[in-house]
Amino acid sequence: MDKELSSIHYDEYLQLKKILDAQHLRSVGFNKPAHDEMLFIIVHQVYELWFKEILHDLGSVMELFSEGTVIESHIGVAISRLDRISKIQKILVDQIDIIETMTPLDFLDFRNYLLPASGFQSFQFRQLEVSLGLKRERRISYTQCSYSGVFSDKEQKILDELEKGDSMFDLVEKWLERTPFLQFEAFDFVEEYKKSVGLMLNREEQAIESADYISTQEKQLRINMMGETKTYFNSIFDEAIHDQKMKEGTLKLSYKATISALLINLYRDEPLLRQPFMFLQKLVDMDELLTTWRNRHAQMVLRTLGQKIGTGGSSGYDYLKTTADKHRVFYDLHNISTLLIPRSFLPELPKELKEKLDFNFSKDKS
Ligand code: HEM
Ligand SMILES: N[C@@H](CC(=O)c1ccccc1NC=O)C(=O)O
Repeated sequence: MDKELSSIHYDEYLQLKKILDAQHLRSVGFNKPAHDEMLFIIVHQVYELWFKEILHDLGSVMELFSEGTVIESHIGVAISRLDRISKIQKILVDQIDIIETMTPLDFLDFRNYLLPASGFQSFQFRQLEVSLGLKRERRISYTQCSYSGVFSDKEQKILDELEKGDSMFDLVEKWLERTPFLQFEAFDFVEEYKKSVGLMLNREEQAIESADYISTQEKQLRINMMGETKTYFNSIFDEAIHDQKMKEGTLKLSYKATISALLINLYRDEPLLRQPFMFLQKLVDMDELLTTWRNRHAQMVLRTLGQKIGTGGSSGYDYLKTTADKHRVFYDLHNISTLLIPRSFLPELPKELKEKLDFNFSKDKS
């Protein structure tokens, strides 16, 4: 039987006693009250609450993707949840404006009471990074110790388990690898795409050669540069080159998943590929916003601390700036843009495949 409904008060429901009694200023404890420490604590607490919501939403999306097949209606749910995450991330970026109202000198009033606490000890931030797919060996090291050494044994175990399991990156890769339509009867997507790329590059080369106002020397230079673009395309034409790049660590997404992501991006206008395309877009949004946050945080640290080393033991600004570039997870999805070709060069899909990718609502049923 259902439990009988009881009433509840706002304070009790939101546990406000706990939350509003959780701002203990260290500067007050040391009898040197610093006005801005209240802001510093509250901003961090708000961040941690939003991290909690992000992990809650991301965890639910990962669960939807954890089964062998992803139910189609679940893609819509995943898109909505990832969209919510990116909206929260925007707030997280904007909050940096608030912390920046604290001047460097005002921070120094209480900074020495914080040692050795730092953002390195944010367990939820590390949970988020690992859940997305940041691998231990790809992390920028700031000391000899493991990034997880600052956590309790219990927390380290949770991070270890998370690292062992499938991350969002792994789940997306597997999902992409299951995409049908790469080979549809006589239609071989990669072969057709290869021909179109060849046509497009030839056309571009001709355009350079016949262009006015460019010197012969400059033309040659540009044509040589196009050679580099061709090399880039070669890895999508040849699985062995792609795998070599994966071994070297310059690519992370498997060959098959990359081809599928390319197909989805190129044929996004086909109704059945619209949602998969939006889903990939949301992942790119999330990755980009985390990078934006890392950059903004690093910039704010430069403004507040200059080149001072951090309380957590890193070089501070230099370390943080590097993470913005190197700790991206979905870089290969951003990079699909390099492989895109104009719609006018897109290989035409066979009629039967086009029909399969349509909702067929408006088709004449007579
Ligand atoms: C005045 C404000 C802030 C300053 C001066 C600051 C400074 C720093 C510094 C120097 C580091 C590098 C670790 C170290 O060696 O200490 C760091 C890391 C970090 N901070 Fe902040 N921080 C500030 C505010 C925030 C806020 C509001 C958050 C939100 C949760 C935050 C989250 C983090 C995280 C997650 C890291 C680890 C980054 C990584 O390893 O990739 N910080 N911070
Ligand atoms: N790492 C900062 C201190 C700091 O920002 C911090 C200290 C305690 C709790 C949270 C912090 N914020 C995130 O880095 C510093 O070196 O001043």
